[in-house]
Amino acid sequence: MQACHLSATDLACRRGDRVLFRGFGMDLEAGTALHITGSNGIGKTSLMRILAGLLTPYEGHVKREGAIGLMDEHPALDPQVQLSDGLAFWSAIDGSKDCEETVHILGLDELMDVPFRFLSTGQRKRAALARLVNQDAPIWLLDEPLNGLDVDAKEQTESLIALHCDEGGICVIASHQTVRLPRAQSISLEEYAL
Ligand SMILES: Nc1ncnc2c1ncn2[C@@H]1O[C@H](COP(=O)(O)OP(=O)(O)OP(=O)(O)O)[C@@H](O)[C@H]1O
Repeated sequence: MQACHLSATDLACRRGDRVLFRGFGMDLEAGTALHITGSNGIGKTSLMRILAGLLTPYEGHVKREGAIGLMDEHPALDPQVQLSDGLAFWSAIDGSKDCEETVHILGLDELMDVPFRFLSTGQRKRAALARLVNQDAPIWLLDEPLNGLDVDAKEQTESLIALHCDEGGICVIASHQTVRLPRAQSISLEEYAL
């Protein structure tokens, strides 16, 4: 696993004319998971986009060491092509191994010849997770990763996150749902809300 570190100092986030939160900080070493909680609209997705470098913080700064893998509600898999081709596209871009094993673990074997647009919500989520695992990025930013998943898929996702951290990766999970990760730290964004 590539070396990784992710920290944020005194972050504030402004959306439109409203400052959502101020003074947020974190410092994550390799092998750690952080669960960010908070009610709808508090700014969890905005924070994840700031951490990913897709949104400029209103105040403060983020330091990243290591590649970022972001999984949010916009899976970057071509809706028109069958799942196998969509995953192969990213394997070629990422220069990663083929993802047969991950596909199997996530129960996607039977769906590989189905166009992505025909997959159900949970199946799409599992496909996005397969792409993330195969990306080999040490820092995972997961925005509501359990939404739409059944009980088994939730457990598999939690296991994959735990394994990623055991192997020296970092994982930040933004979710209002319970995430079963015994060793994860937890921060409520409510504490920084204005
Ligand atoms: N581009 C934008 N311009 C203005 N306001 C925005 C923009 N994007 C998001 N917002 C607002 O910022 C607030 C926080 O949104 P965000 O999606 O970060 O919250 P969240 O905590 O992830 O919510 P949820 O749990 O419902 O997914 C919301 O009130 C939202 O309407």
